[in-house]
Amino acid sequence: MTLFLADDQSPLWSQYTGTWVVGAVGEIVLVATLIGSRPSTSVDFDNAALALQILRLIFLLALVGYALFCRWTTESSSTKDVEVGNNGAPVEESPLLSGESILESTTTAGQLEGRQYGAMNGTSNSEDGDDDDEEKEAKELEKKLIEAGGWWGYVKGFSLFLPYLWPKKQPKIQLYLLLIGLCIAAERVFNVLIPRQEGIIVDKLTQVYGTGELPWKEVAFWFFLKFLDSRATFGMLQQFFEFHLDNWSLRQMTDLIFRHIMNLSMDFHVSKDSGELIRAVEQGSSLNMLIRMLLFDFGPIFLDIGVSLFYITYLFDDIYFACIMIVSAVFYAIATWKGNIWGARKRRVNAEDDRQESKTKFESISNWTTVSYFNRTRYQHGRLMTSLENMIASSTVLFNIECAVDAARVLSLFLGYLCVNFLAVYRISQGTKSIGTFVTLNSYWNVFSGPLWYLSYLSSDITTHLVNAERVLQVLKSKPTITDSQTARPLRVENGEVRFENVSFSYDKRKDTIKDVSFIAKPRQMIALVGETGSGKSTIFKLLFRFYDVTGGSITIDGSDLRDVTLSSLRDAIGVVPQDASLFNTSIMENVRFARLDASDDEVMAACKAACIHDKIMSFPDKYKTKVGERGVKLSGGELQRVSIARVILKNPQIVLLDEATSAVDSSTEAHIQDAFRKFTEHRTTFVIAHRLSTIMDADTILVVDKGEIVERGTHEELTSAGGKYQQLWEAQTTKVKKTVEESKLLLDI
Ligand SMILES: Nc1ncnc2c1ncn2[C@@H]1O[C@H](COP(=O)(O)OP(=O)(O)OP(=O)(O)O)[C@@H](O)[C@H]1O
Repeated sequence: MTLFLADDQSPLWSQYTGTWVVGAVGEIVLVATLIGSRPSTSVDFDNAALALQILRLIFLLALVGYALFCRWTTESSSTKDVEVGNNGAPVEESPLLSGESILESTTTAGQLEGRQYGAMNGTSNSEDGDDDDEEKEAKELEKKLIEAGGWWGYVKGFSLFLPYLWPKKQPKIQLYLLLIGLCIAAERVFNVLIPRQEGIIVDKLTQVYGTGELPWKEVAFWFFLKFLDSRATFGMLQQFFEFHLDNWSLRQMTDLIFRHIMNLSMDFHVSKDSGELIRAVEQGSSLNMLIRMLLFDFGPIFLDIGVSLFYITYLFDDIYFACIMIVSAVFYAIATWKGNIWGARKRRVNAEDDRQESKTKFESISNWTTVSYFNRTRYQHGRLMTSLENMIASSTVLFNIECAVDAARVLSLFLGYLCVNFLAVYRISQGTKSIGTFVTLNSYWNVFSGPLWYLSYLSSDITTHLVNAERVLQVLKSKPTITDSQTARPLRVENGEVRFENVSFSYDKRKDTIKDVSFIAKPRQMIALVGETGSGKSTIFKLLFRFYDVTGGSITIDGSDLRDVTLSSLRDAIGVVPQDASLFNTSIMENVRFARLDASDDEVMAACKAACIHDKIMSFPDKYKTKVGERGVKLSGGELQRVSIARVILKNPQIVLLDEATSAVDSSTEAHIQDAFRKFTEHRTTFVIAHRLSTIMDADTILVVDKGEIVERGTHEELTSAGGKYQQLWEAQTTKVKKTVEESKLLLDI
């Protein structure tokens, strides 16, 4: 009751005090009666009973004193500061839950929380540090998951995984499950038989004591049972089956989470950082552990406890044993349960701190170059140390809670053990039971207390896995925004005509990024997009690649709306050289072959020749086997661009998107690539984004994009004499070039 009271933010003291006062009065009467009726030659047992009675009385009086003290402090603080509940009534009169669950109310801002409860809350607020941002975040996460309908809804959310974890068409795995079940059942049987046999041996030894007779049959059977119960037999078999089951579920979960993350749309990926997502995939194993623990550890524990209650009652033919054990187990369970509730929030904060710490490490190491450019090593080190300190601080809080809860658990079990043994000794001393039963009881106590201990560690492990699994659940609950429609069919590109009709799009509803864009790219034409940075050119590419869906209008390829064709066929038909090309940390050969997995070495080399990178690759010591480093950092910007051009050439798509594909190469290499491109794009529809206008002079149509709109369109010749934005850009660039040439001539003259 005291444990529950500690959780109650504004207890109705009158109810508690009333019960305790009545209890204390009753105890006084009982103590008085016991003293009065005690024979002058009292036995030890009566003395012990009296001592226990007095202890109960002292405890009840202490509780009444505590309640009066709390009431007094509440009243004195409420006179200073009138607390008001949610409904405007004073706190003491407010309903305990004020129409919300406690969990819901804890998710509101610390300020609101402070107003809802009485003086006790003031202290708990400061202790919990509710103003702490991380704790708020943790609560927010808790709220999101719990608002599905309390704890039931929360747990039900995890049922999403069950279809993936149940081996539907896997007879081998189903057989493993069955065999694990059999091993678990066998262990339960040995749990009873072994202590029983030890009792039998002791009784037999008492009988044959001093006769020289050996109870060898009993001892041999005992050894046999011990052997069967060992890790060499059933234990090993269970481990073996569990190992294979674990591997199977690990495969299932990794497959599920990885595929899910990879199928999520760009809006999801740009809003999450990759460190977090990688962690989510890794934490998929938490779910395996969770289910495994519930099935193979948690279930048998209850079986063990049930069997031991029944067996000890049967052994002593006395229901009091079971009662003591139940009381002990209930106290133990309450301490564990409460400990978990108190610990869960802290554990979540700790898990978040832990994630934050590894995120900081990941960010710093992966952005080493940026950190060095800005000489921010000390700053990043400071950040890491702060997040490490936060993590250690939250671990310490968690550790303290766990220590306190552990002590409460030990005490409850110890008292149970004491009482049960005391009663057993009493029964044996009266001659109703044999000495062997005492040995059986003590040996069997482990079967009862062991699972309880395990339960506590297991429950904290389960909570940890539950918290980790929440993240995975959140990821799995995110749905891709770009999916194949029910009626989607593969795209067949015959001519390669691309039409944008009144296309509008916005990343954020509050700001339009693309406004009413319409144009037609006829088969085999080259369309160039020019305009200031941030005007929306790359966004037009992203819409064509269907990273996002248009919010207005339509995009068609050969008459098929992009939303009516399968994503896979669309992405097969389009080749992109992005602005920020990135490579895998493998060889150049493998990187280029990524575009067409069945391409031969010769085909890869031909693509590299077309992209003017072959000679360069051949000059590297490891040639095509050169490892390019993470994201391709070991290559220069121009080399990287040319490798990604080679990839697209190898892919051989019908539609090509080049987003500043040659911005990082020098003019002579660019001219070579242009030549290669001219041949390559001759038979395909090509879109080019370029800031250097000299590279798109040959385009069939140039679209000038400004603030998401097409403000001019035409050929280079038409636009340079139209007196518009393009002409300004062109003149600005040519004047700059002329100026540079004159300046260099001047320098040469000097
Ligand atoms: N994922 C995103 N979420 C929100 N806004 C975005 C996102 N991507 C781009 N934007 C914004 O959309 C606008 C257009 O960006 P876009 O990349 O299309 O420009 P751009 O013309 O290609 O620029 P640049 O020539 O510099 O590559 C910019 O204001 C940019 O900040």
